[in-house]
Amino acid sequence: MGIDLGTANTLVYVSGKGIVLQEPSVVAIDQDDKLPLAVGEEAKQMLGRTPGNVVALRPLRDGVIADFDTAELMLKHFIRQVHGGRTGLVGPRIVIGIPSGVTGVERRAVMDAAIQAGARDVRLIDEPIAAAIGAGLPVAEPTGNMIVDIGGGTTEVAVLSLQGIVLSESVRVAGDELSDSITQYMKKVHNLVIGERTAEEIKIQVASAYPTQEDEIIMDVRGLHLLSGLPRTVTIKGPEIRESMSEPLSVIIEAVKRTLERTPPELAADIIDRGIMLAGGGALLRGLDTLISHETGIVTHVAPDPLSCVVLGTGRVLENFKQLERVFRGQSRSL
Ligand SMILES: Nc1ncnc2c1ncn2[C@@H]1O[C@H](COP(=O)(O)OP(=O)(O)OP(=O)(O)O)[C@@H](O)[C@H]1O
Repeated sequence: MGIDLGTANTLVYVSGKGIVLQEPSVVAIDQDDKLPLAVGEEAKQMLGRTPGNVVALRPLRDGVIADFDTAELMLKHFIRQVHGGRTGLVGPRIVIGIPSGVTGVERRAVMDAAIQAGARDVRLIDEPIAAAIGAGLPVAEPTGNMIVDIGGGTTEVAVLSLQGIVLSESVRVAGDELSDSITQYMKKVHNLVIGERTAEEIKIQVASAYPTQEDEIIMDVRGLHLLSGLPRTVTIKGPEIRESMSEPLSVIIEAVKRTLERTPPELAADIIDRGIMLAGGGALLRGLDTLISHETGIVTHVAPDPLSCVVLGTGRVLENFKQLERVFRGQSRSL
């Protein structure tokens, strides 16, 4: 079983079957008895809409585990959902892709949670390596490959060669930060208070990082008007939203440039030939590939299925375990 334990989404891959689960990393908890009320998509629908005794939580924030107990609960829930009921069978080997900012203590805790959920053998893999493998980059070859994985909480920029990270940089600015900029803009300019889910919808429907043919698309946004205190609809356009995201976008661009500047010349030459590969849900932002290409002068591609790259990478490692065993950071746990 391969798992992408992401800030925004958790995906599970089962060897021989493919991706069997794709759910938001959200848990709704009943405060009265501290028991989970819903996990995944159902819990995401509850974000910002819960009554007093229920909280909908995202246990991972900014690429780190913000609420360990809830993260553990969520991980166990998903593993059991996929593997569940098959008691008596040998527990699965699990490869988990986690943000590289996760601390040693958290790494061990993630492995323990997986063991408790029934795993026989747990390996952790850094998200950039898994994303690169999932995007189809030839990470085992002695060539330089650059991957930029823009998730919910973190953007990880890495140069890889021979199954290892040669150099990398991680910034805590990614999809969530882009959505937050939109929320702030709507409040400041349109006096409209919107929730986390509405900001994400705006980002997906009308936002772009670079002028595109879809700049004319408009969207009606509903929220609470600050001055009247009443619900109101405001019509917005793509270019104003692009402008509102300029700060987080420049943080991402600077991280890519800094990594390129530190890349050894032979590997830099390979990257010029092969281009930069974008993965993670943030790679789906319209025009982001064009912006990065424009800013760095290097051709930039978006992976075929950016949201699934990490979990597909964990799956490929599982299915080619002997050939790709060197990708693990030396941390494993077995029963
Ligand atoms: N079409 C889209 N346009 C822009 N952003 C998108 C689109 N689809 C998804 N996203 C954003 O992608 C992010 C989630 O990406 P992903 O699932 O790769 O993150 P993650 O792996 O959970 O996070 P992390 O890597 O930080 O742990 C969210 O911020 C989401 O809003």
